[in-house]
Amino acid sequence: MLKIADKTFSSRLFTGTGKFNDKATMVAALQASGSELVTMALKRVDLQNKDDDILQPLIANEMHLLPNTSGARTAKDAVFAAKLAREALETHWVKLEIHPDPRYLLPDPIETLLAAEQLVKEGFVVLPYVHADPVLCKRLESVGVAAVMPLGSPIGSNQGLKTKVFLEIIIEQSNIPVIIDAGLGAPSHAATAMEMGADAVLVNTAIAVAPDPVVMSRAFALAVQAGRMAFETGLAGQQQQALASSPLTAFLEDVG
Ligand SMILES: CC(=O)[C@@H](O)[C@H](O)COP(=O)(O)O
Repeated sequence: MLKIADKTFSSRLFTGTGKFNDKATMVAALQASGSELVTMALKRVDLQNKDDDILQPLIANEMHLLPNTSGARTAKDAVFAAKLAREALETHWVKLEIHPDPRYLLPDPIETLLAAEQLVKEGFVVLPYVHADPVLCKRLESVGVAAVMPLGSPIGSNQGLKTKVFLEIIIEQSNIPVIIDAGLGAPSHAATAMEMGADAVLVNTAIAVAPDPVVMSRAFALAVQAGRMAFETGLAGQQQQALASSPLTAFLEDVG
């Protein structure tokens, strides 16, 4: 089980609500994924209305809501959005996203750290979306965020783990959960992230725009489980040279 702040999760696949063709497909895909934490952009939600098209099926399926501050360009914008969400959705969880750059949607590290510090002080459970920067992740940990969400590659790009070498450092150094977020374009990317020791992954685009989002969300769920299982048991080591797979005539325990 994965524990983040006051909640435990049996699924390590977190999902998003954007880019689905229709609401029924979104609901079916999220259900098939087994995901227990679902993020949605505040800018897409009618905060006055609990019957909002996006919110209503998530609440009905008892998924935990993770409002995100996508669209915020500064710490001030993000703090404002988080407070609105807390008021309207009755959750103090927030995925902190501040990306002023519309072309690559890369997160602003300085504004993110400032906003995280303020939101933690105000009692929020903060999950910041960040570049795969090990120094920034430690700074965010020291101000009290609940988890870090470093990117694999730009949001929506489906390019996979372009930042792998830095993600490995973040995972090795972190004392809080590491959720690899953004750019995971195939179940194999998610499996690799989990084999590396990530605590969870967040996937939106690759599921939502797949020819069959329901089947693809199941494929991601299985990949996440397989990757986690492999990490927990430990991978066999790599060798520089070939070693015959059948070097003996008997099993090891039979050879005196
Ligand atoms: C929905 C959400 O929060 C995205 O901003 C997130 O980063 C997922 O990225 P992908 O769409 O690349 O999976």
